[in-house]
Amino acid sequence: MAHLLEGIDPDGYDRAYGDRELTRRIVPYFRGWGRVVAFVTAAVIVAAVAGSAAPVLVARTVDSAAGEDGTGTVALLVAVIVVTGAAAWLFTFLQQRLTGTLVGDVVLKLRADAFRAATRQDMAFYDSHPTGALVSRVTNDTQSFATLITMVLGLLGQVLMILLLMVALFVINVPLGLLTAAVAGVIVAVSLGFRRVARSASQQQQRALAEVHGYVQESLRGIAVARNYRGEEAAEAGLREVNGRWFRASVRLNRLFSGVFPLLISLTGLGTVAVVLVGGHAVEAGGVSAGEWVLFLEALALFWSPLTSIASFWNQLQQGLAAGERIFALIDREPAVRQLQQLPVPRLRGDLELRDVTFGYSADRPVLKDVSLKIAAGETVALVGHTGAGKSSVVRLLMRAYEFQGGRVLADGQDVRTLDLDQYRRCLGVVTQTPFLFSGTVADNIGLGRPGADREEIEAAARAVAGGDWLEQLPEGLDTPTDEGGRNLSTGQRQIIALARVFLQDASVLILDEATASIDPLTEAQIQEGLDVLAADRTTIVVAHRLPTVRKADRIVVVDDGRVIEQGDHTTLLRRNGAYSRLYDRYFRYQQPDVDPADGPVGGIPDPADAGHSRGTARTADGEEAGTVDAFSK
Ligand SMILES: Nc1ncnc2c1ncn2[C@@H]1O[C@H](COP(=O)(O)OP(=O)(O)OP(=O)(O)O)[C@@H](O)[C@H]1O
Repeated sequence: MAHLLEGIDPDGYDRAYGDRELTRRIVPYFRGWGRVVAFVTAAVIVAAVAGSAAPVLVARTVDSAAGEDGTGTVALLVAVIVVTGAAAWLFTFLQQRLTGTLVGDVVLKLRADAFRAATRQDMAFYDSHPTGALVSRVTNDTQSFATLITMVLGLLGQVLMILLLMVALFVINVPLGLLTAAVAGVIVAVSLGFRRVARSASQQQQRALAEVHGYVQESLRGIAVARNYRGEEAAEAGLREVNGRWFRASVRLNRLFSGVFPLLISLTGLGTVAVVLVGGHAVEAGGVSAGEWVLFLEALALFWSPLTSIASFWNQLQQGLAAGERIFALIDREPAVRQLQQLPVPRLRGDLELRDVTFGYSADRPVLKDVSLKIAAGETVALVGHTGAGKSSVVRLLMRAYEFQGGRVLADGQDVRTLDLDQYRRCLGVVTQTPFLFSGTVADNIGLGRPGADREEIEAAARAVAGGDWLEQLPEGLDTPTDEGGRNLSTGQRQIIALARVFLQDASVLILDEATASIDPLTEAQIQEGLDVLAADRTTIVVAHRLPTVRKADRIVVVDDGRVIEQGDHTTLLRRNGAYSRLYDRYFRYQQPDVDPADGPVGGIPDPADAGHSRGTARTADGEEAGTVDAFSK
């Protein structure tokens, strides 16, 4: 039964699933377990038959003991009751044991699918969905859904037992049977009506819990910054807010349950009273034997128990259904980065092109506007520009981290949307400002460059960066453990490891987001040396912040407010006295060791490269002193 989500905001990709759709979606997860499912079904049936036979046998024994039958018959009946009880126990036990394994396997597959769905999402998805909430979906929700499956299997047995008992009751006395069925019908109707409201409330509670997860994770990840800026008090205030939402959702859910339970118990009580009264009269009138009356009362006890337990399981049941919806919503979420074809890309020559590309992180705010840029195979291009100009965005589109809204991106003349995405990405060697390392060792992290690489190959890649001297600074060299993210290593060390990874990968295209953070001169020299070797024979795109990189580039591309406004090499661009020249005056030239920021712009640079750069153009239009080194901010 589909329903609408209300209250706490659902994630953008959440949607309502009907029960039938949820069932249809879960069935394939049982594939390969056919025999076990068959045995569990048989066990459920045997246990239900044995469970419903027990009260009938007890009734028969009562009549037998009260009547003319001898003790032999009574003893035989008692023996049959014991055997039936043992069979019910044995088959329930087997069913539960097998169900445990079966459901465990379903959780494995479901979790793997949810994880895969999360990993294939584009970066826009991660921008708008906190990882904590996703973690909760992949771990907690799959668990809740598994509990639901176990419960449903258990309930099926109980429902079957009720049906069998009902048949027995109708055979004995139709009016009494009808009465019992009518009371049961009312209870079922109330439970079903309640279900709709409960699932929505459950959804909200889980979503609120995911919010708490997300908040705690983000706060703890950013603990260092939180300490300096946000402060623990502010962080706690934030937690109070999200926790408050969880609290209200939980109270609401609890209120719903506390309202429906007394109602169900009262209905059960009334039903029992009615059956006792009507049954008593029937015994007096001689239509029903004493044993049969006992059977009705026995059956009632057995009968109400699963019905009310369905209600008491309701909470978990609703949580399970809501969790199922959340898992499948994640699994079904189509990434925004979509490939039209899967053409194989064994290797790239390295020609890259953006043709009239328009892109915005949100559709209403374009960040790149009609950008056209051609990069030839083997060329080194430095992207320069003010902060927020769109340099990294150009690179992110080449990496297919985000989907662009207009134009085309070509690799070796082929539209990137037609290429096999995994293979295409494997052709790109990426070194970001603060590379992420996985927990393991330095060698493990380098090894990611080429799955299956052996120790010698990893070592060779490590030695390719500055002869491997950097390894001496690590306590255990290549075997130095790395924490999640690489927290125990410096930014420079992480960059060197990322470079070694690219060496091993032997990528066709090198994409580098140069670190703005200060790196010590030795590390910088090591990185530079590694880069020079890497960049020598492959297409290289650098989001450049350092003068040596800019100078060395075959071509400098100036990006400003989402447009490419100038291109050329260092000398030509300086001569042109345009945007690059201004950028150089405000930023790059102060990176030369012998330039004093207090000097006026241009003039004191003893570099022949500046020969064509005329005096007098150095001051910015607004006459700002060009000595500030934060010139990347406008
Ligand atoms: N994930 C994102 N979601 C929304 N907007 C973004 C995102 N990343 C960047 N932007 C915005 O897009 C614009 C271009 O950002 P981009 O990162 O490409 O700039 P940049 O030139 O690389 O800057 P920097 O030199 O500071 O890294 C900026 O206005 C920025 O605020």
